[in-house]
Amino acid sequence: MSYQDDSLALHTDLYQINMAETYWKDGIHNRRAVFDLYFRKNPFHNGYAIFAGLERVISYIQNFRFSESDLAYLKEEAGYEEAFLDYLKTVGFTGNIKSVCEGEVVFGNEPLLRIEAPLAEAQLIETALLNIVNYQTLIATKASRIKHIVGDQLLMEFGTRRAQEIDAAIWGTRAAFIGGFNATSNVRAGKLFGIPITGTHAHSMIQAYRDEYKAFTKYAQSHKDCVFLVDTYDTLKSGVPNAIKVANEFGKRINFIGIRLDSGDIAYLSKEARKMLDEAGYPNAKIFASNDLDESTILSLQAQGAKIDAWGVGTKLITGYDQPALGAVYKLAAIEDENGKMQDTIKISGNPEKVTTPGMKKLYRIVNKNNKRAEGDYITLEAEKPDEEKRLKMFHPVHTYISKYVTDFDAQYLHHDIFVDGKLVYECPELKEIQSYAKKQLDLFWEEYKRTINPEDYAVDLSQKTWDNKMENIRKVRRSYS
Ligand SMILES: Nc1ncnc2c1ncn2[C@@H]1O[C@H](COP(=O)(O)OP(=O)(O)OP(=O)(O)O)[C@@H](O)[C@H]1O
Ligand SMILES: O=P(O)(O)OC[C@H]1O[C@H](OP(=O)(O)OP(=O)(O)O)[C@H](O)[C@@H]1O
Ligand SMILES: O=C(O)c1cccnc1
Repeated sequence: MSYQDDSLALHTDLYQINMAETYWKDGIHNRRAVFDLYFRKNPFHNGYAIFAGLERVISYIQNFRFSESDLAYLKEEAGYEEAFLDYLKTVGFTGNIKSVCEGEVVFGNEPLLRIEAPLAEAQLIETALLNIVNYQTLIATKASRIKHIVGDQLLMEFGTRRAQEIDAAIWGTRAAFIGGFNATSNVRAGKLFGIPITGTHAHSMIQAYRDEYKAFTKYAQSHKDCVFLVDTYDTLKSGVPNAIKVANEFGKRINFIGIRLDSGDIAYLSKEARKMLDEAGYPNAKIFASNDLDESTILSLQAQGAKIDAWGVGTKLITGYDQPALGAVYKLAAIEDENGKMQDTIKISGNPEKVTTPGMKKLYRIVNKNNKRAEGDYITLEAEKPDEEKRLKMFHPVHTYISKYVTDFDAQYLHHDIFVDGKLVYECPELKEIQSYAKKQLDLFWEEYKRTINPEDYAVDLSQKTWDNKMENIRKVRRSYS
């Protein structure tokens, strides 16, 4: 069934609408509420994550409205009363959103987005915001891990055919570019986002001609740039010799860019193929590799001395193969009371790392002025101004005895105003700029935080006031039930 006026407003969990109904009936739906969106642990055991998803969040918020068919559906299927549906008809986003920018290097427990809005509105947008940020940040981070291993070599995104459906392929490709991929095989992602497109050819082309030499020849007759896939029958006995033969025959009529290996022992085959290409007079012909690659196989291939110049990565990138979800959450940090005063709220948990941090918070990166490296991230309450302080005490938010004093620092405020009173006040940078920003931000961090295996923990600390406020809130809640 398709609807002409379909919207994303119903792209939410039913319980959000049910809660909005409760608030509306009770007359508290317009009370000011503050929610934080954050994940708890860096994905893939990585030392950091790369934030992505803001552009789509912006478009979602701008178009956040229940359409006629949405309301008709809610009436029919969920039986909401007419007056509540009349209210939903008026709902749009009228609040404030602050966010770190796309490409930012972020860590567990940092408020990535801060939503300050009428309670019902803030609740209704939760699911979509989590859906967008969870996936895109996960894939941008996976991409960044792979990029870290590959360095300056060409890194191509090949994942569309294996992605969890069309949206995941498209937005995953964009996230992969933010994380450092150079190009994609997805032509629509190229069109939509300006990502460079790239492509070789498949085994089916060799099979279609039932003759490898003929297939390469036909491809060379129809394309200037040629990368021949050499593993359909036998890489070293048939594929590479046929590629060389066609390159010799066509000479300057083609750009013999190289060959692609897609099965077998890539380390061994690449070394042998390299020798054959060099001996045939093609030292500049590149060897592309693909086939279920990820950062660990690439690292292993590098350690084995594989002679690969360009990497095509699909399944294990676009599906976030070894960790399918980032686990970001959206938690209430403060709510307006009946007297119009903001009151902090807290969610207690037996696990200290899951206790929420109450209050309107800001996120800073403390950068050492001398070596220009990040010392740690620092979460403060709204009124604090760490950029005006000379000396900061930074301590672990759970194991508080782990502490240090920093002086001679820049406190870089990481939140940007995105929406103010429902109006978009932020201009999204070009995708290329976001990619460069991510690269530049990563330079702030010591290599110890960036290695893909067993990285050091980077400090994400609460200011003394934020910590004291959290403890006070815990005490208050305890008093209320003991
Ligand atoms: N030298 C190597 N060291 C480590 N991993 C490798 C090496 N060569 C290939 N790999 C990886 O090992 C896996 C082998 O995949 P698979 O079992 O599908 O075999 P295959 O060679 O691709 O066979 P098929 O012809 O079925 O595609 C892939 O993930 C590939 O990237
Ligand atoms: O392995 P991934 O990282 O997911 O990269 C994408 C894969 O998609 C293609 O294989 P496929 O078997 O789908 O088609 P082909 O016949 O062209 O090899 C390509 O040859 C890669 O192996
Ligand atoms: O262009 C390629 O080589 C390609 C594209 C998608 C998937 N696998 C390979």
